[in-house]
Amino acid sequence: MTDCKRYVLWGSAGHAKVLDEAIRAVGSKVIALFDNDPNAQPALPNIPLIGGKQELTKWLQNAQDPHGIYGLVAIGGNRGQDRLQLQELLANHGLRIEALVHPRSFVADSARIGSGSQILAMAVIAADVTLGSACIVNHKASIDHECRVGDGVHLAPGATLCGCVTIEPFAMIGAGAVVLPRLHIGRGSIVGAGAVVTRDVPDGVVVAGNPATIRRSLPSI
Ligand SMILES: CC(=O)SCCNC(=O)CCNC(=O)[C@H](O)C(C)(C)COP(=O)(O)OP(=O)(O)OC[C@H]1O[C@@H](n2cnc3c(N)ncnc32)[C@H](O)[C@@H]1OP(=O)(O)O
Repeated sequence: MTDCKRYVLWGSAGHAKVLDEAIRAVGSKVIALFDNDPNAQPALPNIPLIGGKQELTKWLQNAQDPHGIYGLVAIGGNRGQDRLQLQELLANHGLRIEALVHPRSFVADSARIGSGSQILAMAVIAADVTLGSACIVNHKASIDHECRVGDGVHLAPGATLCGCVTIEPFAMIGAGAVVLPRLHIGRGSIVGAGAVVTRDVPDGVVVAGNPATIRRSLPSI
């Protein structure tokens, strides 16, 4: 029998639509959306957008079996630090946090996936990979053997990490980018869409192109 889990999503924009599909694919359902942005619109048909942090507290006080509800953060882009902090907020409200793995992804038995990480359709996670918490491995992204990926990292659709790559927390690897074997990507750095990374990338920079070169610095996180 399918275990239908009830989910609350924090974030009511495009990534909520993606998570809703993955949640339904595992036989579970979204029951409410929350977002601190007063201009946010309900991202999902027939699912209420309740409000921000204060409304979450009130809503949980009245919810049926609140300790059986799961939480996920539906925020993409390079906002990995926000994703991790909001995930902690959901956990502090008593919501259950666990990884979401789309049934049409591949995750090796020996891979370790952190809490609240989101493995989307057609993603591949190979042997002996370690993935932190609050990561997104987006559609068709691929992490090959023995990679070490820190908390709050986002691999955008089609990004490829070759074997033994290390990605520090809160970095983002853009759509279709390739990181060659054994390289190191620094904390909070962004690899542009379509880049081919051939050298280590320091903390807090944007790299792009083939071969990827540093384009600018980012505020440190
Ligand atoms: C489901 C989803 O959609 S998940 C989200 C997936 N999103 C992504 O993968 C986006 C990743 N981000 C990018 O590729 C961005 O363009 C970045 C981070 C590389 C650069 O962003 P910004 O710093 O804002 O640069 P900006 O857009 O102002 O462009 C600056 C210059 O870089 C060039 N440039 C921008 N992106 C790239 C890229 N990926 N590769 C090569 N050159 C690029 C621009 O053409 C521009 O060149 P010009 O100065 O000669 O006109």
